[in-house]
Amino acid sequence: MSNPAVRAVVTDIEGTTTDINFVHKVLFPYAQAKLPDFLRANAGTPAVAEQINAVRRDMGDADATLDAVIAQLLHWIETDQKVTPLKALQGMVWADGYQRGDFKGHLYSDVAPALRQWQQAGKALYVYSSGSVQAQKLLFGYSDEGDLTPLFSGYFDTHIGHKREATAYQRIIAELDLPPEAVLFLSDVVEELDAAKQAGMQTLQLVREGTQAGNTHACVTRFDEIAV
Ligand SMILES: CSCCC(=O)C(=O)COP(=O)(O)O
Ligand SMILES: [Mg+2]
Repeated sequence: MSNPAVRAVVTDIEGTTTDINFVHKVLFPYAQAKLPDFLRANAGTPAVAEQINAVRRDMGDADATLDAVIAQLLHWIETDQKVTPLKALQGMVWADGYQRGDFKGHLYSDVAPALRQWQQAGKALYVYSSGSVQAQKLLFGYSDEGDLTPLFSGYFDTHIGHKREATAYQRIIAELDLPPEAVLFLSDVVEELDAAKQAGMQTLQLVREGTQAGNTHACVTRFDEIAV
């Protein structure tokens, strides 16, 4: 069954395409272990220095030492805070891990076939995650289903806004240049779906193992149940 009203699909990652445990038990601990040495070794390179200064700004302390910056970043990882410079630095550290083959991006087995089918049906596919665009491309590029990046037309991270705020979805709609109701947003988190719906998007909640189904959005348990 297809749904011609849907012209683009925007998908969340954690809990939607990908097991939450992969993010919390593989990616976050890897970043936690490697970030201190990575920062000490690369603090002088412009891309890293830019993020260190962004952390200092978020701390409200322009003179924070590198040790204080590292402690702040580790605290944000432990408390799963979606802070933009942390997400950028995590992406840089994970790049090493993917390239060395320390892990592959986890995708539920129903995800890749559905994405391929939707793209072949002419739907434009996008990702919207709190993980940086670099981290998103790595996860799909080094996924356990191979390189899926050619399937996607674009990626959005917290530079466009936070996932629980309707303005972020309004900006995505403007970038896609489509009527809001032609865009389907997939996520496991009701607050994100509420924000997308407020912006006029269609919404579907992915109720993977361990996810609590809400009662305000239609629910599916797998991508192959989705009519796109
Ligand atoms: C892009 S993979 C890492 C995901 C991540 O860092 C994260 O915080 C999960 O965010 P999401 O918005 O996908 O729930
Ligand atoms: Mg999620």
